[in-house]
Amino acid sequence: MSAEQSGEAENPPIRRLTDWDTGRLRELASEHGTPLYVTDPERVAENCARLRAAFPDADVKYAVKAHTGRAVLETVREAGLDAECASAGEVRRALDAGFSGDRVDYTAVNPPARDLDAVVDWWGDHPDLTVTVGARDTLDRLAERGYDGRVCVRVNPGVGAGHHEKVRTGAAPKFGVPYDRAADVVADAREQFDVVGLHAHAGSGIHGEEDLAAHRDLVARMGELAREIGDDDIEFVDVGGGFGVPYREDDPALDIRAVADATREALGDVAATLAVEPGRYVVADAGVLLTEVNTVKPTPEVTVAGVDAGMTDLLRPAMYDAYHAIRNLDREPGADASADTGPVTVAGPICETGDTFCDGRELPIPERGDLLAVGNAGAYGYEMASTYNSRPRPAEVRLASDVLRARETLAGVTRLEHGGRDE
Ligand SMILES: Cc1ncc(COP(=O)(O)O)c(C=O)c1O
Ligand SMILES: N[C@@H](CCCC[NH3+])C(=O)O
Repeated sequence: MSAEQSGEAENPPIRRLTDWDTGRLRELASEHGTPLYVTDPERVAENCARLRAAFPDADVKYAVKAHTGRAVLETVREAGLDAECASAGEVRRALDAGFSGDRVDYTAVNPPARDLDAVVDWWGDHPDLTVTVGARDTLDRLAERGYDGRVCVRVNPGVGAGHHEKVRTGAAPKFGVPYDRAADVVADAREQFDVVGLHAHAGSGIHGEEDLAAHRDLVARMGELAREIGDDDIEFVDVGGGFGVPYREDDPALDIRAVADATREALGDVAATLAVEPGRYVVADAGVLLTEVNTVKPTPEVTVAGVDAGMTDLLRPAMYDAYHAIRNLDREPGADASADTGPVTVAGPICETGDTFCDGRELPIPERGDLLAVGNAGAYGYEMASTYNSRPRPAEVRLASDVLRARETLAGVTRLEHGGRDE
């Protein structure tokens, strides 16, 4: 099948940083200033369409944590995905974005009392929402609050995968009930709740063969467990998300159809519906971060390009040593300016050595005022931003037009001090 016949020409599996329209990014930076997140909900819609085509019989849920912005949530809802939420706050955002209760799952990990109180309260108006529970204590705490609705049991499959040890949740004891106790927990839960599903998640950024093999192991284990507890007594078996995207310029894109086929095969014969809950795959390549070079410092080893975005805007390089593609929009091939290259360290304004977006990477030698674009910033970008060093959070705009999240001000950062409070 040619790329055109498969629809790949219109909806390629990855939008690379080089595919973004430089002129448009420049316009947005000069209109709104930097640092600036640019998000393209149209690309989110394409990613949802590709997932739905790959998993036509499955319940595809979007892991809201990857990008919680209203425009993204509305796009995902319209595209027919459900919402998997990691906190009461995410449940609220999903409901506010128009997801009906039957399309909302709350995955409760050591849930704070305030979260349980809020979700049980909203359950009154949305009796079809589902709470995913990873410990007997959470079942007890729900029952204490009068909840007797839909419950999904999260299992620790003992199999982890992902781009960094900090995101390989599958084998970490923190998550889910141990596999060999899961059937007992399901039996107990059935006495008080409507047990509608099983859940497990290997981790985030599943990309290479090893990760894919771990994902298949997890799925196979979940298929076995479903048959053990009665696969026609539950509605779904959720095998998590984690589908990776290529961060390096020459990384291949994941063949999502092949992953879907392998998932179905590993699950085996199960009457319940297969469910998946990707986040990154939906939003990563729908966002870039724009940042301006404000300092250029030659050193014997590298040229340091000091920029106005830092780990407070995009934490992933500092937290996971994550690689993000970087383009100097003022020194592209064909641009007037010189494009001599050399080892460049792109460093932010934060007082930590880890506050760099790359170290000694071969890039065009920048000049003060150059505009840099950082790729795959749509997933876990704005979401992990903080106000450390009293740095207000950046703005976010839609590629085509409006401001999605206004730039935070210093008054915003200090608003809760000295008697200030959120209503
Ligand atoms: C329970 C759960 N589901 C889904 C996801 C989404 O992962 P990803 O964004 O890698 O698809 C995560 C994050 O790792 C998670 O913890
Ligand atoms: N925040 C992680 C992935 C999500 C982990 C959530 N379980 C990242 O940026 O890669």
